[in-house]
Amino acid sequence: MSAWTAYVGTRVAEVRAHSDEGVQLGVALVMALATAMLVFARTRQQRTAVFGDPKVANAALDGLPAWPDARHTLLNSTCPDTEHFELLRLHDALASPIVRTGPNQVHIADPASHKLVFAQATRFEKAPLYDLFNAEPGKANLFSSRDAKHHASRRRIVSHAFAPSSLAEFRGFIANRIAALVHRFDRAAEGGAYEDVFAAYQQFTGDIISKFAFGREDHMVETGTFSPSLTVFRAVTLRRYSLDCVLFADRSFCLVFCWLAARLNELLLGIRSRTGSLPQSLFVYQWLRRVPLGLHLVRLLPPGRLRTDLEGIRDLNALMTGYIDEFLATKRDDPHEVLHKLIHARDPVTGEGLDKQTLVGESRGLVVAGVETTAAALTYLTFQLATHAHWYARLRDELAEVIPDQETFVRDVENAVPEERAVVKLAFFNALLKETFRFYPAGVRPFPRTVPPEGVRLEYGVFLPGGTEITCSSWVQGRWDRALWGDDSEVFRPERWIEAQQQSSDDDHKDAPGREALRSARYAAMASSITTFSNGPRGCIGRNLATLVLHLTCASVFRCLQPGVNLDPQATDPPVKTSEHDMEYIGPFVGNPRAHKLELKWATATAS
Ligand code: HEM
Repeated sequence: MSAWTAYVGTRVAEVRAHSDEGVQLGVALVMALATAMLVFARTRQQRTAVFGDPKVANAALDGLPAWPDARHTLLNSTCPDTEHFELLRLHDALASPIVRTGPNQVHIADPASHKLVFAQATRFEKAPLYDLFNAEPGKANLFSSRDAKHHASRRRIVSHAFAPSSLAEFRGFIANRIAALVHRFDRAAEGGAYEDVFAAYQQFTGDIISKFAFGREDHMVETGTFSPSLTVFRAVTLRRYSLDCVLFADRSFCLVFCWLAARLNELLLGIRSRTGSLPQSLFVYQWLRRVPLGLHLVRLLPPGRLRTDLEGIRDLNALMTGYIDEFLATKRDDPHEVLHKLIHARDPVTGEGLDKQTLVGESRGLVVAGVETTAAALTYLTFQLATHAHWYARLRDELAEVIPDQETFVRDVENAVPEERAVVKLAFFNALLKETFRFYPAGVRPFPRTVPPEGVRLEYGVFLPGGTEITCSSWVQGRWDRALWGDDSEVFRPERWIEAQQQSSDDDHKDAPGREALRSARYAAMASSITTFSNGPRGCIGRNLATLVLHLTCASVFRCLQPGVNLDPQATDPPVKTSEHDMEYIGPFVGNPRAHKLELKWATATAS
């Protein structure tokens, strides 16, 4: 070693002595090469920590039905936008509720295993992939936290904001936003113009989350524009990326690959526009954060998707920092605001509060988790009603029981929004929402968990040793089991819920008293197999808020307005402009339409 050091020392001295330009260039090249190798090795090491090492095969999984290339993980090797289609095909082809999707990874599609894993979230921790969602390395937020104790303490801080009593106080603001939305759609109906309802619903849910989390009143529904936080968020999620995920997947990775991937991606975008790469971009972002001045390198990247993603993530963080600074500067004091709860939270032992980066991570998480999820559910429900007029007629007639006078209602929507408990009793309304949750769950991408050290035996006898990564896509689970859902599980059909309920009164519990009479074993099994909001301690904390918003909005909007109607009988343009293909439900994380829009015309509802 010392001989080598002496040699290098001599060479450096020589270079200094004969410092002509050629030598200087040579030294610069060697240094650049050494840096590139270091970057390469370090990135590969970090990548393995997050995405798993493709060379580590779990021999205990060898007997399981597997996807053909189990040397790589399917979830990183196919396109994140559409991997749910791939997974369903795999379960069907292998006729198994469990399939091996990688050297150390399985995917499950049956509700019993889902319950076992997700209801016991304290044992089955979130997989390392979630680290990517930290605002900074080591600064986990509620969504990304992988430590059960840390997660529980963080959840305690904000859970009160999501409790039914707090939501009851927030209901007035939701009603105010619903009134603005109804009037916006009403105006569109009068003008006979197309309205992009996906954008409108995002502005609507954006208004709600902005107020709920940060006490801001953005009025996006009225202005029809996106607040800066949503503009940035949309920049990150809007554009589809293709090849980088395939290049990076389970393969070594370096910045040169980033650049190549971006170029190739642009070339192939037209051909393979089905994919997404947010995990990869998050990974690069976190890596850059570790390098001094790393984020400044972003602007040196060639224009393209990776750069857009990185700038988007950076800007969203900056914006959240701005919200926090503004909160502190104005000394707002509304204890219902989520940000207020986070800022005022203190560690019971140390008395310390959350630092700024952690606050940024939590705030960003609320925008990401709360806006597009609820907006996508509203969009798809609207799409189904727009393309199935008989369902719309059935729904409108049911809603007339709860809101008898449409004209009076439209005049004062804000004060006349119906009670949630009244609308959820309506059979078809309920069936429509359940079918929407089954068919369009926000979680198209499987949520990965790690099997605890003692391992787990699944109901059908398969044993998974500790450390196995177990994943489950709610989208696949809502379709795979044809015995439960019927042979038409890949069709959106709300009637299946009504039929299952009727079955009970016809046979199983015909004579049972009260509620039980209405809930057949099949209906109960179907209802409990819907995992749209996941379950257990890591289930969606925003579930009550999301369902309240969905129930009240659907009841109010569809009582007054019908989607997908061309008022002018001579018109040749279609009432729903966005095609079935453009409405395909794709990922990578939160499911949304491929075209990221739904353009249609509205008409004032007419009596049956
Ligand atoms: C239709 C609307 C929604 C759906 C389908 C949905 C779905 C989900 C799912 C499946 C999870 C678990 C994810 C995982 O295991 O990785 C989750 C977690 C979460 N959701 Fe939602 N969500 C919705 C709306 C909301 C809203 C409105 C908010 C908040 C304003 C929210 C905030 C969160 C948070 C903070 C978590 C992490 C909870 C934890 O780990 O303790 N979600 N959501």
